[in-house]
Amino acid sequence: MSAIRYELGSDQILTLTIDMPGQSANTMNTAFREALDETVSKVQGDLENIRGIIVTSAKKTFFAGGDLNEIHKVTRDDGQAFEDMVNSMKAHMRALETCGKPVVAAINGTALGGGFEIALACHHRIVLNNNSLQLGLPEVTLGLLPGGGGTQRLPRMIGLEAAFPLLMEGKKLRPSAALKAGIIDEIADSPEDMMAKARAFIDANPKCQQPWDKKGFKLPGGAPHHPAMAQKLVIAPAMLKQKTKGCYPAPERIMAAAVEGAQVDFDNGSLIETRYFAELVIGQVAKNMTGTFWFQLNDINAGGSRPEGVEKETFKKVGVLGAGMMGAGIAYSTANRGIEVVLKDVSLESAEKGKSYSETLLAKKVSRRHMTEEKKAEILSRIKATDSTADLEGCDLVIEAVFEDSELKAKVTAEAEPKLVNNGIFASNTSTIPITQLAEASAKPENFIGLHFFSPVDKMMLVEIIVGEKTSDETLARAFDYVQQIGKIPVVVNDSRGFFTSRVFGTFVNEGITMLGEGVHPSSIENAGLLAGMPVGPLTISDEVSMTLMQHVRSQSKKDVEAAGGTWNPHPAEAIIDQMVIEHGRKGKAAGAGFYEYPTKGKKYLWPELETLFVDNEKARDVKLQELKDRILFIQAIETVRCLEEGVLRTVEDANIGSIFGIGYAPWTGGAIQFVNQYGVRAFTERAQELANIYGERFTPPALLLAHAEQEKPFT
Ligand SMILES: C/C=C/C(=O)SCCNC(=O)CCNC(=O)[C@H](O)C(C)(C)COP(=O)(O)OP(=O)(O)OC[C@H]1O[C@@H](n2cnc3c(N)ncnc32)[C@H](O)[C@@H]1OP(=O)(O)O
Repeated sequence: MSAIRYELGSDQILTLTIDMPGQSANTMNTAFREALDETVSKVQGDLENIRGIIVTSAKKTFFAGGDLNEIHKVTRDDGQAFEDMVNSMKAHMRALETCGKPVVAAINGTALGGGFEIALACHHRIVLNNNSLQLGLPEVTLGLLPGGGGTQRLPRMIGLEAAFPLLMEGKKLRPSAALKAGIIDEIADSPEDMMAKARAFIDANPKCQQPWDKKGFKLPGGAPHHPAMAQKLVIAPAMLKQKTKGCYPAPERIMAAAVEGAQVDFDNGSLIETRYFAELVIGQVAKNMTGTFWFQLNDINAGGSRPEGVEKETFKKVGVLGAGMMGAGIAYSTANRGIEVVLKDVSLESAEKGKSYSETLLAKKVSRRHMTEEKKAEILSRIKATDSTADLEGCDLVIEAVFEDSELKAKVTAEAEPKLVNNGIFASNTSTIPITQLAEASAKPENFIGLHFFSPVDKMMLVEIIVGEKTSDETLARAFDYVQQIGKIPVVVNDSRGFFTSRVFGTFVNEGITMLGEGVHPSSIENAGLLAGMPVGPLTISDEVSMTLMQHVRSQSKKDVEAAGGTWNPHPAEAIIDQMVIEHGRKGKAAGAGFYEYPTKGKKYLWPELETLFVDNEKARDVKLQELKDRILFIQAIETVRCLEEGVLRTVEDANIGSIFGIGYAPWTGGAIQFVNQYGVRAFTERAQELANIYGERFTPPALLLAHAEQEKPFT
């Protein structure tokens, strides 16, 4: 059975329905390419009897783009063959586009990447009015570029300036936004309406040519050599570098393909695009990003870490204890997904204040017309602010988000647990205290679990689920269901102080602070963080979390280590933190003074005194940026390997996704473990040992790393 159904009607309209056998979504793979080849030959044979062509799909998704299973496997050795294959497929799309008859895309479902590029090759695009449908070119988010003609057709359609954000940010648009952006032509109310509109276009346009195939075509907004455009293009690469920090080749290649392609005819532009596409496909960054953001994320979302055999649960009523930043955010994210929330604090006033956080977020949505007033009211009505424990009666799940203090947490656990439904779950949102220790206050430790949210909760996609010694598989499975029900990504880890994310995050900030103590200039430290691909520098983030919190976590950890008979091994960063807080009263951003100054007006800037206090001019002059970047990425990756070695992490998928979505580990690497793999396990180990020789044993390769290095075996 062919992947493309060929139906020539008595009205001489040919309908091509893409329906790839054995796949739930259409993708560009060998079966598609063969079918396209056959179809185009048939069209050319039948051309005299064809008035127009409608391209549509038999699947829920119109077309999901290039086949990522195929793309991910292409190696450096296959580069030329891949390029030839892409050019051949594009030639077939081009043959339909230039056949002289009108070709209409009847887009009945989501069209992304190569799928949307098929639609762009048509003369007219009609989309079904369905707000869950997405249109766009998200390739850049996987380290790729739209290699199916997107970098050539989109600028020719809407101009370079308007096309750049769609191509370089990979935004997916709903039908109404796509219409406004000028990348589709019509919206249809029903499948019948869509086909009727397609026929009407064919009737009205018996001969069709793309604007760029017409004589005298001019690029909308001006060609690259047009003085106004040239002026913008001179600064565009520098602005892009400012965003990518040089870590992401895809946006740079997209810009190059679009600009270079706009200076030649379409067919040569298309060849330029393929060349850049193939370069990215065989490159390491696309392998890292596709591997993690597509394959590993899919594995996690498909329930890879959820114990089997437990019936899926739908949560109806959730209690949240503590209406501070975290509690308020958890309440919002939960109510937003249709679950009743009881938001409890010690006073009704505090609880109401927590609820007002949801009101603010929802009002913003309404003002941006992303939500109706009715919907806002409906969501808010699901949150009951209270100071009474009695209101927790009948909750399926209670999450405590009170202050990071074991005694307080024990108190609220004992109060709330009796109110849960039979077999209800009690979860702690602690970011550091071991779950097994907190579960000692629980009457049902098998139903006790950690749900570690990240701030701000409404934006951060990750929830770290922490399994205590006594937590049952059933509780884990049901907690996993809750996280998915609220649309977040569940990463499962075993218990340990700081679990996975806080532990690794700690190594990042401590390394940056240690560099300062060594005499490195603070701006070099911040720069190294950004150039390594971290979202912010280590000193910025230290101020955000506050140095007093770091001190608090340290003293709690030290107490526990010593109570267990161990010896606390101080980190070189501790003395700097103490000096900042105790000697200079600089606690962080919330206190208005930390490594940075926070003027009431204007931007923050590095505290000038840091230079006098810490900077060693000779050291600052000699510092090698690559060494600083290595330290930042290596120290986190080494700690992640330790978490795997100790069984805190259960899978490589959880490690990679958790490190990126939880602590912002440089996304270009594909995650902390993928960084080790792509560096080469042996080479990574040798470099780690070098760093250990210079900076101390925190860089010493753990045994698990040595074992992998010995066999040159990547982590899987
Ligand atoms: C030159 C061109 C380059 C490119 O185009 S690169 C690729 C760019 N495209 C994308 O990034 C889109 C990736 N796909 C998606 O985001 C989603 O999918 C959709 C929104 C299209 C549909 O979502 P939903 O309805 O939830 O379906 P589902 O479960 O995600 O997908 C159904 C099955 O189709 C497979 N699949 C989807 N897209 C691709 C793809 N691009 N390459 C290979 N497989 C794909 C999935 O894995 C799954 O498979 P199973 O049924 O075995 O679970």
